[in-house]
Amino acid sequence: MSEAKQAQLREKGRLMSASEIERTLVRLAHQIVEKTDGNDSITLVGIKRRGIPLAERLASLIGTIVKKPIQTGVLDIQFYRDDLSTHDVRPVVSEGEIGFDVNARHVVLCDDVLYTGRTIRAALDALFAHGRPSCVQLAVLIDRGHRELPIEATYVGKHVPTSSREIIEVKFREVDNDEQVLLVERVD
Ligand SMILES: O=P(O)(O)OC[C@H]1O[C@H](OP(=O)(O)OP(=O)(O)O)[C@H](O)[C@@H]1O
Ligand SMILES: O=c1cc[nH]c(=O)[nH]1
Repeated sequence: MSEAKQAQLREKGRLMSASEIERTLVRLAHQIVEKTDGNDSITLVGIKRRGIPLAERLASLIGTIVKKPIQTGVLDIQFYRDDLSTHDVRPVVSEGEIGFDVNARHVVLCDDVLYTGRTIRAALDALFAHGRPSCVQLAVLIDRGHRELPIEATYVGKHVPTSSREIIEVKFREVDNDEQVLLVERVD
C-alpha cells in the first residue's frame, strides 16, 4: 500500500497474532482433510497475492496430515475500473495459462479476505475457462461480510463483522515481512 494511502488509514486493533494465524491454519487444514476425505485430486489454488502463501501453507499442513504431497496452483486476478461496481473496481483474470490442470481436480481456492465476492467470481470464471474441476471449494482466512454476490466460503478462519469504512489488513511474512491481521479504518 502506498504511503499516501496508508496516511488516510487509522489502526483500530489487531485481530490475529502470528500464533493465532498459525493455529487457525492448522484448524483449517484439518477441516479440509475431514471434508475432502483424503481425496487424491485435491489442488489448493492461491489467489494472488496473499492467497498464494495461504494455499502453500495449507498444502504443507495437509500434506503432513495425509502423508503425501498436495498439488498447488496460482490464479492472478487483476483489477480495472468498472463504474457499475460499488467499489469502482472489478476483478478480472489476467491473460495467459493457468499453470495447472483443473480437469477432474477437487479445487480449493484460497484467499486471505472474502469481502464483496467479486475476486472469487473472477477466479471461478478462470477455472471453468480452463477446464472442468470435479468440485470447487473456498478457504479464506477472514470473512468480513458485505457480499455483493451469492458466494460463501467453505472454510473460514475467522468471521469479522465490519463496517464499510473498515479494512482488513492481512500481513503474511512471505509478502509483507510481517505476520498479523489488523483492523484499520478509513479516516478521509
Ligand atoms: O471479495 P472482494 O471484494 O473481491 O475482496 C477480496 C480481495 O481483496 C483483496 O485483494 P486486494 O485487492 O487487496 O489485492 P492484494 O491481495 O493483491 O493486496 C483480498 O486479497 C481478496 O483477494
Ligand atoms: O477489507 C478488505 C477488503 C478487501 N480486501 C482486503 O484485503 N481487505
